[in-house]
Parts: sequence; C-alpha cells; structure tokens
Amino acid sequence: MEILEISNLYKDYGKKLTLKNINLSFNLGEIVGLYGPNGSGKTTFLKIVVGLLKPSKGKVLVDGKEVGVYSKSIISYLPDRNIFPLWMKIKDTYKFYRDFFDFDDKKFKNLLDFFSLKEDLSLKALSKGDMEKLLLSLSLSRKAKIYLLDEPLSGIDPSTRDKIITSILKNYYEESLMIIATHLINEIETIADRTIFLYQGEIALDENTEKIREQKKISINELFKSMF
Ligand SMILES: Nc1ncnc2c1ncn2[C@@H]1O[C@H](COP(=O)(O)OP(=O)(O)OP(=O)(O)O)[C@@H](O)[C@H]1O
Repeated sequence: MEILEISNLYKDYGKKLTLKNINLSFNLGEIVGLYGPNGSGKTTFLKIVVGLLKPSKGKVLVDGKEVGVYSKSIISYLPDRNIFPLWMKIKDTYKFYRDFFDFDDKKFKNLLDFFSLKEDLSLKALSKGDMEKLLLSLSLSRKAKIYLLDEPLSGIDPSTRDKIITSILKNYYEESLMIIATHLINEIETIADRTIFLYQGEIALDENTEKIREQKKISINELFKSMF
C-alpha cells in the first residue's frame, strides 16, 4: 500500500486556483525532488499533506487514513520559514519537539554539533542559514514515516549546502518517504530518485530521476530551465 495517496486534489484561494487535479502516489523508500517556478503551488501542496491547509476538493490519504491526528504523528514537516517566537533559545525549541514520541534527543544534539550550533543561542542571534540548520535538525531528529522539507537549503551558502545534503542523506531512514521542495535543483537532484515538476498548479512531469537523465541526456536542472 502507498504511504501517501493524493487523488483529484484541487486548492483555490478565493478565485485563484492554485492546485489543479493533482493525482500522485508515493511509497516508502522514495526521495522525491519537487520543483516548480515561484507560485507553482509547492508549499500549498506540502501544507495540505501536513494538514495546515484544507483542500478545496479531492482526497489525501496518509498511510491509508485521512489527514488528522494520526497522519500528523507520522509526518515530520520542515516549514519554509521560522515558526518559533524569537525570544526563545535553541534549547526551548526542542522542548516542543520532544512532545513527538519519535523525537530522538541524541540525534538532535549530534546534529547541533554537526552544524556548530550551541543550545544556549537565542533565536534572535541566528543568521538565516543557522535558523535553517536548526529547523532541519529538529525535523530530521524525528523518526517519521514521511518527511516534507520545504526549501531546506534557502539562505544557505554553497559549501554549507553540501554539509546539509550529507546530513539529510545520513539521517534519512530507508523505510521512510522524503519529499523535498526546492529551487536548488542542482543540489537535490543528486539525492532524489524521483522528480516532480509542478507548473501553474499542475503536474508537468513525474518520473524516475535516472530515467530522465538517461533518456534526455541532460540534468534535471537543465531540463527544468528548458521547460519553464
Ligand atoms: N494564503 C494565501 N492566500 C492567497 N493566495 C495564496 C496564499 N498562499 C499562497 N497563495 C498563492 O498560491 C500560489 C501558490 O503559492 P505557493 O506558495 O504554494 O507556491 P510555491 O511553488 O511554493 O512558490 P515559491 O517557489 O515562490 O515558494 C501563489 O500564486 C500564491 O500567491
């Protein structure tokens, strides 16, 4: 059975139709790169799966069940911006995550060390990149069935991006599904075994990454630039 199944999904914000007739299914063990121009609907799609937005029409089944308490308990979501009040320190943020039964304290501490982040640092004092590293450390420290990462590399300098990709791969559980929405296709196409392009709210491409490269003889980044 698929871990995530989306059928006939539509989302409108008032008059504006943002997602149109999305039909997708995902299995455990997949790392998926989700790419699309600005405003194509990537964040909206992830927010619907995690339950932060309701679809206008259609069905989302997570491990066979509708979005709700159970689905939230097996999805680890990295939002595209900070969700914590800035008066907090790093050590305060992880108290929230400890409510998740699958949160691994030791893993979190190792990730903080890996990114050279100290627990006593105040969120106010974090650079954009350091904030991203903290949010990623929190998300990856859960042993979830599904990881939804929205722009995990935004604000990160090129050499640190490699470090982040290494940490994503190192901390990825083979029996989970990971969907990564990003504009940094070059970086993510090296680890994503499936490629999805969203364009104006519709699926423009959904294919095995290696197959695309073999058939088209170009990188996913080049293909994206040639299509949009
Ligand atoms: N709360 C909202 N109210 C109205 N329109 C919205 C809202 N959130 C998103 N939209 C619109 O929905 C469309 C899709 O936005 P979304 O953020 O999902 O795209 P995206 O692919 O993640 O974009 P980006 O790459 O720029 O982050 C955009 O046109 C956006 O303006």
